[in-house]
Amino acid sequence: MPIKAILTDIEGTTSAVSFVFDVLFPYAAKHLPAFVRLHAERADVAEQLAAVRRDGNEPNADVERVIEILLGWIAEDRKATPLKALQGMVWEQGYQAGQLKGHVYPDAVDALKRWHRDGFQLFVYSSGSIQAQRLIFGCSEAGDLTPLFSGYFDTTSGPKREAQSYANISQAISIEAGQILFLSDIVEELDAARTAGMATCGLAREGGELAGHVTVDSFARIDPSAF
Ligand SMILES: CSCCC(=O)C(=O)COP(=O)(O)O
Ligand SMILES: [Mg+2]
Repeated sequence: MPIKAILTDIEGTTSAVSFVFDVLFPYAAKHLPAFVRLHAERADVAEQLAAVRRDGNEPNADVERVIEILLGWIAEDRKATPLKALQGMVWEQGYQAGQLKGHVYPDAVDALKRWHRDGFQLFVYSSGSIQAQRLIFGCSEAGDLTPLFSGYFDTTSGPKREAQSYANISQAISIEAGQILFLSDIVEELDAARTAGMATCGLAREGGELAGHVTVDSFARIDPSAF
């Protein structure tokens, strides 16, 4: 079945792990406490704080305790949906203030532009919230890349290591799984996408192999029509 769409991960795939770990996560850890204290009553923030209390099994946690839980989750890189939603809100302030610029590898920028020109539909699937995805591509060092993408998916479609999440995405975009090429640096994500019927390509930016999957070190080496 010919590939019609490309679904890509962000961290370690289009963008450097170091940008997420050394820039984005520390920015969130620094600014999240003040953001939460200031906006705790705002409906979209209050909804996420309630979800933290629920997921953290601390229904009576006050705002300071919720902040402590969130900082712990950042430190352990927990892919918790309410944390990701709040990080997106905090990063928005950083991008708007010009303190953050999204990192996207130049080879990824070139390939995404070429594939878009060639008629492939491009989608993102990341543990980062959809807001955070739009920001990293919209305020990237290479300019606004959002016109290249037809849609964004986050953990509200399901965890990235579960096959059902990829089936959900295939259904949402009305493209058969076999016509979607999924790109990621994490073998468990590639395995899950394959179980759902997608074609897969691993990204190992430092070299090496993602067991059982075609693996490349750059988007320049990916030819979607070869899958
Ligand atoms: C959307 S940029 C922030 C990335 C992030 O928070 C994250 O957890 C990365 O997850 P990914 O699924 O892109 O590896
Ligand atoms: Mg990744």
